[in-house]
Amino acid sequence: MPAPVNLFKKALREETGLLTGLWVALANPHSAEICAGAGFDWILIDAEHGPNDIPLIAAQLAAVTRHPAHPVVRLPVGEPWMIKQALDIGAQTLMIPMVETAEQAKMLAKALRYPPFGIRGMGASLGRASDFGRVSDYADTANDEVCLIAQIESRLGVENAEAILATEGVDAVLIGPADLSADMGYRGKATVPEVMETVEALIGKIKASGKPAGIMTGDAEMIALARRAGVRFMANGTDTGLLARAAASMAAEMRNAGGAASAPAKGAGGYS
Ligand SMILES: O=C(O)C(=O)C[C@H](O)[C@@H](O)CO
Repeated sequence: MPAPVNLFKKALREETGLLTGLWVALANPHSAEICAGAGFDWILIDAEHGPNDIPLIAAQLAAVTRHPAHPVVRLPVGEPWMIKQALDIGAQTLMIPMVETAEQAKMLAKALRYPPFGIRGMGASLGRASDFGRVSDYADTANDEVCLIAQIESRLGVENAEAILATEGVDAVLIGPADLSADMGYRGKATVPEVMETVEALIGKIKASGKPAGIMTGDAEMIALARRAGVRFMANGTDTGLLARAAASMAAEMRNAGGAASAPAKGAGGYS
């Protein structure tokens, strides 16, 4: 029995529509399962900015299996030992932040794959990836079913984009406008013309390479640009932002209903 087919990777390769996603950073299997059942094509389990560790990520991966939303796991950094652990607990698609050079991209591509192409250590029989050894052909078939999404989100990464995209084993690139704009000197201002132009040109480079482009943005202007430019996978919000905004809205409604004079909700959790 072979490794499970990576339906997200297959869709990126074979379909043409937009795959809609949600950033999931609450680090909780219940909320991850709620989000996975909401109708998105994928969810991003964020271990870069969410308080996620390997056991928690494993619990979330198990919690979302009944829903079609594909779980993408973002690691804090692209370290082979972290990649090995994430794959062995069953993540099939990994997003690695701040990829800036072809050398880094090549190292990451190898870390996701078994020898002879890669350096992934043998041991998945201990983990969810192989259903604890019950997927007998896992090691022989896993390399084709893992998916590496490199994040380009800095000036250096943009400068090296073609070389990163040309790296064998990089399956997709997701643009991070928040970090990219900060690196460009526009922290918190991702929709200034210089950043928008950089993002549009980068989407063009990714598409020209034949690989799918993705983006995470909550800015209406950036969303419109991304849709116009033809990104293939996009997230426009987070579970934390949805919860914070909905809770603040209900609190305000209840206060207003009560007629009590009270200060408006401060800092209603928006997209961050
Ligand atoms: O740089 C970006 O943009 C991202 O990588 C997304 C951020 O991590 C964060 O804004 C997600 O909410």
